[in-house]
Amino acid sequence: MNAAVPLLAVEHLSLAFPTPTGRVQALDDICLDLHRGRTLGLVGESGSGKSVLSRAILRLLPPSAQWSPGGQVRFHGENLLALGGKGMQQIRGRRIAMIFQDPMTALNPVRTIGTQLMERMCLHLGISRREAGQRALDLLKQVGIPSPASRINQFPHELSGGMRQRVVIAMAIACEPDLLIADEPTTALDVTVQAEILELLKELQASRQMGMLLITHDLGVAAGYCDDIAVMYAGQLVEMAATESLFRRPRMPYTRALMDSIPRMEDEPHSTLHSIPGRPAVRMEGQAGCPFAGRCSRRRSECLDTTPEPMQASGGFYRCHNPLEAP
Ligand SMILES: Nc1ncnc2c1ncn2[C@@H]1O[C@H](COP(=O)(O)OP(=O)(O)OP(=O)(O)O)[C@@H](O)[C@H]1O
Ligand code: NI
Repeated sequence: MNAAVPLLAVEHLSLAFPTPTGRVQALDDICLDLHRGRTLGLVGESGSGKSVLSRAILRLLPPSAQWSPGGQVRFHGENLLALGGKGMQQIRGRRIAMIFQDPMTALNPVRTIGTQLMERMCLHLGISRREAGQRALDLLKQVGIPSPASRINQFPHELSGGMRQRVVIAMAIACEPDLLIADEPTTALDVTVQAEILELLKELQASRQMGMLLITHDLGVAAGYCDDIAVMYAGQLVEMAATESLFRRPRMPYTRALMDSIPRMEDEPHSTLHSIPGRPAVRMEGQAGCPFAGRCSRRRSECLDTTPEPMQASGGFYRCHNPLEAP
């Protein structure tokens, strides 16, 4: 496999949803690369388009989505948007796996976790039930489920939320995918369990050299677990950089605002979060200007009428007419 070809390359992906007040530009010219063995964090406030992007990659959007021509989602160099339904089925769940926020949506409540794991492996890998049974036990052990031999016969409701999410992770890695997409994998869990699950994902990603797209609204989480971070706002990627350089030198004022909203250790318990003033924007199709302009303290007149083009910067890019300078 050519090392220069990214595992995942999204190129100029745009799509809109019709609404009673016009077409909402849910994704606007999205471009990103993800390489094998790397974790890319996708961060942004609620409604910025993170889930739409992850579902677009797997073509799991409703038929109402209006795709703009010319966009590509290349996986190992092959454009997934050009694949037929059957080709896509062979990729989904097998070569690209996805983990959602709520573990119950991924589990069948009336079947044991062992049956679900084994079915998946028999279907995708064509192995015998006996072999699948052995692998199911190994997987449960790998994701840190204690006494897997007895847990394997339990139903999802017999497990705690954290254990259920571990089972979902076992299902996701069962077919040895190259790419794992995790959309807010811990938001439904207790705070103490969240870190354990993120650690587990990170460990599995590193040991199996998978690419991981980790979606979170929490820049602090992205900082802890991702090599690179892409910041999303109103359907656009507004900044992308290696984690360390993003934190050392954010260029887009929105990224800076997100950083300032990360709770700090020295904050009073229960103090109000430093949230960004104003409401996140929704962009309509064809709307010009920087989507963040309405909330930005560095706004200039051009920000209101010209959409900033991506500017290359230290291995990534930002979109801003009046970027922050180095500290
Ligand atoms: N099926 C749909 N039909 C119409 N609009 C949609 C649809 N799915 C998403 N949208 C719109 O697309 C935008 C992006 O939504 P998305 O769910 O991707 O946000 P998000 O960044 O994942 O937010 P959250 O952090 O709350 O999960 C929103 O304005 C949403 O209303
Ligand atoms: Ni979402």
